[in-house]
Amino acid sequence: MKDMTAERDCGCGCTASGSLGLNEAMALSARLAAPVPEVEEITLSQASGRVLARAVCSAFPVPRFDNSAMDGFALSSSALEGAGPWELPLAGRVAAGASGAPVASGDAVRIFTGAPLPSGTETVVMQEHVALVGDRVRINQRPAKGAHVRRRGEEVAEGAEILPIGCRMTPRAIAVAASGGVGRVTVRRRVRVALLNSGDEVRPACATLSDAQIPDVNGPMLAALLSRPDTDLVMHRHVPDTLDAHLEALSQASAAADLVVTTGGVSVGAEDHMRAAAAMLDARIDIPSVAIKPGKPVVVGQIGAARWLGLPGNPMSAYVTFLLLGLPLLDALCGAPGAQRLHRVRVLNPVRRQPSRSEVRPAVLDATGCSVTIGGPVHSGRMTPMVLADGCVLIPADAEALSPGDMVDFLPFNQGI
Ligand SMILES: Nc1nc2c(c(=O)[nH]1)N[C@H]1C(S)=C(S)[C@@H](COP(=O)(O)OP(=O)(O)OC[C@H]3O[C@@H](n4cnc5c(N)ncnc54)[C@H](O)[C@@H]3O)O[C@H]1N2
Ligand code: MOO
Repeated sequence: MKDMTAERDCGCGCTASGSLGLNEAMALSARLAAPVPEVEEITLSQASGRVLARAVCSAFPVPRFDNSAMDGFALSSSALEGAGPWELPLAGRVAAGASGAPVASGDAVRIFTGAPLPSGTETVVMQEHVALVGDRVRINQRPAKGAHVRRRGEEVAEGAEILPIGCRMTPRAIAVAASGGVGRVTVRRRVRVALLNSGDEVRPACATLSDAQIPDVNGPMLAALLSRPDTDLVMHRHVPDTLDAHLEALSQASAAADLVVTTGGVSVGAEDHMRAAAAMLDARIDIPSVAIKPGKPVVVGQIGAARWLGLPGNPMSAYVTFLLLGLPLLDALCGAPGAQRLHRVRVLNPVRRQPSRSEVRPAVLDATGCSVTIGGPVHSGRMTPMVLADGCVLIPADAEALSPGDMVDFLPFNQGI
């Protein structure tokens, strides 16, 4: 018989009362931060993953000059009088990177892909469609006027905006800037992030552990998630379980960073000092907790001038809440808000559950990438089942069951930029 107890219990025991709904929390998180104000000018080779603080305009028309799209022969269509076939004298050669001499009326020249069209020509015939007869070019079929020619400015006019402010410099955006003759771009400076991991039981992953100690999972996991071209991890510390240590660490981190990410100490235990220390530093709380399973104790607020993302200590909870609330916050700080991270997928297998909070479950995509097989309930402390998942589905708080064919939100795990 199926054990429904296991479906009800994520090891958390929380109720949804007093928490923000997941969708509301995600939307709010994206609105909570303004872009860092400072900008810097960098070369295209330094720009991968950075966010534009100024729009990029093309330095010249693209293409810069009329040029051939094929290896073949350039001619003026007026040279093809009457009915074909035609034979035109071969009067020269122009390769990419060279400027051809003007072509006399009635002549043809050999031309290569990317070479400028010599004056006196406006049409290219592919070499596959001609025959060379001695020093003459034989053409059987009339080409369309302007065939195989890429016209100056047909893609972009001189001075036109080619990349908007807030655009992330993906390889595609870098290609567009380069094609417009732009070698330097103005981007936001990197977002400074401080990462604090709390817990006396938590030791560096390579340390010798006593009976009651565990390896630090959140530290390396979040350092990896924060290892991004638009982010500078300016501080990464372990915080002992005392209020004083939390106060000192939070006050240093909030002075040094735009975003303070903490793990642990946000629940209700007497050893959970993060919220108390934040309160003593006059933190403003924007999202006190979220009706999500796992991850309910996550908190988003502000300490001094820094944003604060307080993740739960359980690694799985920390991971999903970072993806759901931390990434939109980082996007906003970077100046590139609005990334669409969730997409709708079709459910392949039936799921039954107790409606309570929105529930995160691991999911594996099928070959189409549009349908998922949904795994069992997650345990907030266990990361192992996540390694083989492509992402997770977000089951709505009120859903009792999912049936094959239902549509559900899917968050891919290959997140980031
Ligand atoms: N009485 C209640 N107890 C708990 C509640 C509750 O509502 N009432 N909520 C539970 C939920 S849900 C979660 S999640 C955790 C969150 O607790 P904290 O954020 O205060 O985190 P800790 O207590 O510090 O740690 C929880 C858990 O995670 C382990 N941990 C912490 N840091 C790390 C790390 N860096 N690497 C690996 N594992 C880590 C820690 O040992 C604990 O087992 O609270 C529940 N309790
Ligand atoms: O389930 Mo808690 O919500 O372990 O993060």
